[in-house]
Amino acid sequence: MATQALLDVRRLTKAFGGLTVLREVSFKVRPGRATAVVGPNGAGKSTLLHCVVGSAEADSGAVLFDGVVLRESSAVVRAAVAAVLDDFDFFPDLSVAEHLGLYAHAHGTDEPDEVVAEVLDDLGLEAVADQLPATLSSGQRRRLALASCFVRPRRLLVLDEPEQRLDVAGREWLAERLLAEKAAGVAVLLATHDAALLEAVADDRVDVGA
Ligand SMILES: Nc1ncnc2c1ncn2[C@@H]1O[C@H](COP(=O)(O)OP(=O)(O)OP(=O)(O)O)[C@@H](O)[C@H]1O
Repeated sequence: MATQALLDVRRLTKAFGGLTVLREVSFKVRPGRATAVVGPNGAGKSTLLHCVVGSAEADSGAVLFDGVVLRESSAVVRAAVAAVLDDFDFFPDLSVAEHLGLYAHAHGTDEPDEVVAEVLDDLGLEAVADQLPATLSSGQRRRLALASCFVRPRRLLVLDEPEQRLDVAGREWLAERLLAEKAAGVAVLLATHDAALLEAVADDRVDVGA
């Protein structure tokens, strides 16, 4: 029997003025599986991810998380859903390591200092651990945003074009990391334009704007 879906998206429809961007989009994501949202620029991928995590409201349809209507403010959802959408906002006066420590502590990670050290190493951020966000390169800022997902407990990862601004090694790391997340039972929903990442990681695809 197939594992029960963690995320169940049902007939989501969303329009901006006269432009219908999402038309009855339905899909499920199960633990240990990855669904990739694909489509050309402007097709509605980011809109779909925002509607899924609750930061935008669909005109109709439903999003169920673990069988319950997903609400962004729910403690269960906040504890389980790690998302990187858009450009991430950082506290200007907290260093890279302090940001990650804050996330880890706030989400109740076991042994937070060890986990932060591992993720800094994993993402090649050790050398900039004491720097403030404004002093990071754009790729390092992207790595920090992604790192924030991996220092906290998670059951569902939602990532909008996570490959953006990553170098070749960073993209290879990302594919391996997402495979490891799946192996650990995490459900992954990502929008991507990266054919190699899609091939390596995605079990299912949702085409928008087709
Ligand atoms: N707040 C908004 N108000 C009006 N139109 C919007 C708004 N947000 C998105 N749109 C429009 O909805 C469409 C889908 O945008 P969206 O950002 O979801 O596309 P995307 O598939 O993520 O594109 P890309 O590949 O370029 O990131 C676009 O035509 C965009 O202009």
